[in-house]
Amino acid sequence: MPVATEYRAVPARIRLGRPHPGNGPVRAKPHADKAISQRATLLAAIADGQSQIRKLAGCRDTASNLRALDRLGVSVRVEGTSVTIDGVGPGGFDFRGEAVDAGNSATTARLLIAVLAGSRADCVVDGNDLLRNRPMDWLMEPLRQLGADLTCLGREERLPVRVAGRQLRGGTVEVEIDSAQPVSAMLFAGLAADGEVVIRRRTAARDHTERMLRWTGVDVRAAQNQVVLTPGTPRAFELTVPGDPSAAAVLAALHLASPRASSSLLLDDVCLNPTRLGFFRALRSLGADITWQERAGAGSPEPVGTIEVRGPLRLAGGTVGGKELIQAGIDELPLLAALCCRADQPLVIEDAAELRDKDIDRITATVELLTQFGIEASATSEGLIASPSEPKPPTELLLPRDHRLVFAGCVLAVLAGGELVLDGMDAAATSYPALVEDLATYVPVEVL
Ligand SMILES: O=C(O)C1=C[C@@H](OP(=O)(O)O)[C@@H](O)[C@H](O)C1
Ligand SMILES: C=C(OP(=O)(O)O)C(=O)O
Repeated sequence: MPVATEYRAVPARIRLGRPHPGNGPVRAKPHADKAISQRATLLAAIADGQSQIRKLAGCRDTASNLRALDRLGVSVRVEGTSVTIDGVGPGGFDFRGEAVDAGNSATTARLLIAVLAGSRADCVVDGNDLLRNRPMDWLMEPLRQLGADLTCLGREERLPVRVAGRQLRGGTVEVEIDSAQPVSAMLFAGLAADGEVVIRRRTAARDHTERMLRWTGVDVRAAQNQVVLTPGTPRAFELTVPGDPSAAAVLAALHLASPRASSSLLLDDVCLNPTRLGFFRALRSLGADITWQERAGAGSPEPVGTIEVRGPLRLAGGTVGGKELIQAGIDELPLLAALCCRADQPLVIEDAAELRDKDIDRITATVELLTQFGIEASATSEGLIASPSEPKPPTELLLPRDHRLVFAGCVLAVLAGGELVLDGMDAAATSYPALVEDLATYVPVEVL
């Protein structure tokens, strides 16, 4: 039976007026976290029994995830923002058929390949044209070391990938890039292996999978450069997904860019996992007045609390780098670059080569976006340099086909005083279907 996996579309073309004047504090709850939602549904699908996830992120990527699970024969029932999933246990998938479509979501595709690798399934994982361009080699290589049978049907180790499920073995694998995704994927695959799995990693990045596995009774031990997993079956669970720090970053950036910046912004119920707060930590190191406070007894594997942002926007500029800080704010670097057009000194972003392998090359796209607002910026091999200057709005801007760049474009548009047409807003639905409504807090929006 098909599940309700629609996501709310975002209008493609809007006209912004002049940002609302005035002040007064703003209080908001960012929508539910996408990375946690992605992991929670997959974990529920291989848990022991029926799980319920409340406040699942209602965006295009999680809709792709639920649709894929439904196609694989998992019982997925959606009611509003809650979803109930009947787990089949690690290795329990036995779907034999054609393609399972991960849409635009690399997290869905990569984690699915991993859980399918150790199951009885035999099928193809595919994605849309942007996802077919994204690398899978650093995912497939360590999976193959555990015995996975993966065949690339696309070009150069890209999607579509055929997964012929089989019993995986334990062992030690190396993850060759900074990304969190291969570590999460190896943990998901390792649950069905026949012995302990040791994952050696270069960088400690977002650790939602480790936290959720421990929380559901699986033995996972993490140190700086490795994670060790004893195979096992996660217990079924009930989870309320906390607010998305990436959405909190968009709201914070819009607020700081707007004439309301001198009043405070309070963001409630946000996931305060330190591996996700890179944007806020970086802004603070550049001089912004931002604090966060954990709420006691949130009853979830993640720390949850409130972020307070106090303007006005005053940034010193300087270098943002270091692999862990960059990983903790990897999706927010275009936003950071946008805000830094108001800094005293140039912004230098380092250690961010991975940005080239996102939906599009986010280093090149950020530089081009800044340039369209008259800001001098250039790409480096692993990041970018942007010189501060007052942004000038083009009359009309065709946004890149990438949600993270759409957010940065909106922030630049508000900084530049609005009064322009933004085209290509629809890409925001990948992670942020309420973007236009939230933008309207700061600037009049007319849907064209
Ligand atoms: O694991 C995840 O849920 C994600 C990890 C990040 O990718 P990398 O781990 O490749 O940096 C991030 O860009 C993406 O938005 C989601
Ligand atoms: C790149 C992103 O996600 P994914 O890798 O899952 O496509 C993102 O959300 O910015």
